[in-house]
Amino acid sequence: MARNGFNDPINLKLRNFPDTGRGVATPRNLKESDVLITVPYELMISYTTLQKSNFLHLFTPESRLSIVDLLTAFLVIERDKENSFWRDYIKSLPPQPPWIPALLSQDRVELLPADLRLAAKKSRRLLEESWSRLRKSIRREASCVIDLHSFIWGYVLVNTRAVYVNPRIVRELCDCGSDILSDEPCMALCPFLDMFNHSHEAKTEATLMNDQGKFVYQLTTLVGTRKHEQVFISYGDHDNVKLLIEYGFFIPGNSNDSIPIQSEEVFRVLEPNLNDFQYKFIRSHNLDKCLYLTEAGASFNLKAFLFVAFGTIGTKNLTSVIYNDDYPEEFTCDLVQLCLKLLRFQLRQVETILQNSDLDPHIVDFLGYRKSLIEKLCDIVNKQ
Ligand SMILES: C[S@@+](CC[C@H](N)C(=O)[O-])C[C@H]1O[C@@H](n2cnc3c(N)ncnc32)[C@H](O)[C@@H]1O
Repeated sequence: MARNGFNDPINLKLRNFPDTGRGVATPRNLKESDVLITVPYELMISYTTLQKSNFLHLFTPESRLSIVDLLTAFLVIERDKENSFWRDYIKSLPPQPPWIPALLSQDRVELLPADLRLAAKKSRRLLEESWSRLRKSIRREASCVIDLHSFIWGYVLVNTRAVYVNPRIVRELCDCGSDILSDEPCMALCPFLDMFNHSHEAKTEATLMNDQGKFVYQLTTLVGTRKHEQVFISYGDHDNVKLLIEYGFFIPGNSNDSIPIQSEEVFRVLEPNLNDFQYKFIRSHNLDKCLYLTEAGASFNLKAFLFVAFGTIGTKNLTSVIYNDDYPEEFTCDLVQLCLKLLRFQLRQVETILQNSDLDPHIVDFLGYRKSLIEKLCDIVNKQ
């Protein structure tokens, strides 16, 4: 990378950390606004890379492939070449992709709680659709390199490592003639940047920018880090389900985490007796979506849903109460009891699922953590 213009002013080190596996350590104290790395655009595997190589000719002209499909195929094909320019980068990638729930067998997916089951099924469907598109589009001479096993390796690595790049800049930098790309070229693989692990507390800024006529991807820290500690970036304000589904890990104590509640569970556990008006109000204001509980209490929609269902106020004032957050005192007490019932139901559900000895060990860990979060929330609600 140094030969190709990579700038690493801090001299960051790769190291194995007990909690996160391989990550990046700093050999000196970092302060706010320190530039961590600058990666030249040519060292990133972007749509420009694919266009400038012969790679796109490996697909039939009528192909319609997403940027993830193409990056996946590129990784797999370059890994198979003896003298690939990307050889050292590919050697730095994990030989086994991280585990993600999309790789669970159908039977094991069925054992998951509803929220996780739906998310795992969706993620599995996206993986299968990508595989099916690639199989149909790739010309016969290249098809022997990509089998299901190598596809999964590439697909999971692309999805867990690629970064966002501004597609407008990417389009400016490549000749977008005969296009087989079906979506925006907004993802790219960025060597070294993809060695940083995620923390919900990290604050960094990453930008694709023009530096004296050349595009570079620059990572800057917005907070200090002590010498020899791990430097994290943030993959986004993700809760633990999102982290588990997309990246295969979760963070105990994640401040973005919550206990999701399905609207069916509210009906099943609390048995509200809704009239037509209440039902339509909930549906038309989308109050049956985004229902969850955190240390701060019920989500906006959960509180509103419960108020519409159980509040005693005349129906005319519903909108004003909900959108001005002007709930009557007596409802606040009812809300505590309703939330407690929902949490206890969640707890029983997790405990029942955990009794199943066929669960995947990653899921056992995750549900053990979820159980402790529900117990913590019960304590908090109980004290209110
Ligand atoms: C972009 S890579 C980060 C580098 C990676 N650890 C490696 O050795 O190549 C993203 C993957 O790292 C792991 N990871 C990232 N942050 C983590 C964390 N806070 N705890 C555990 N694993 C993490 C997950 O497997 C995730 O899919």
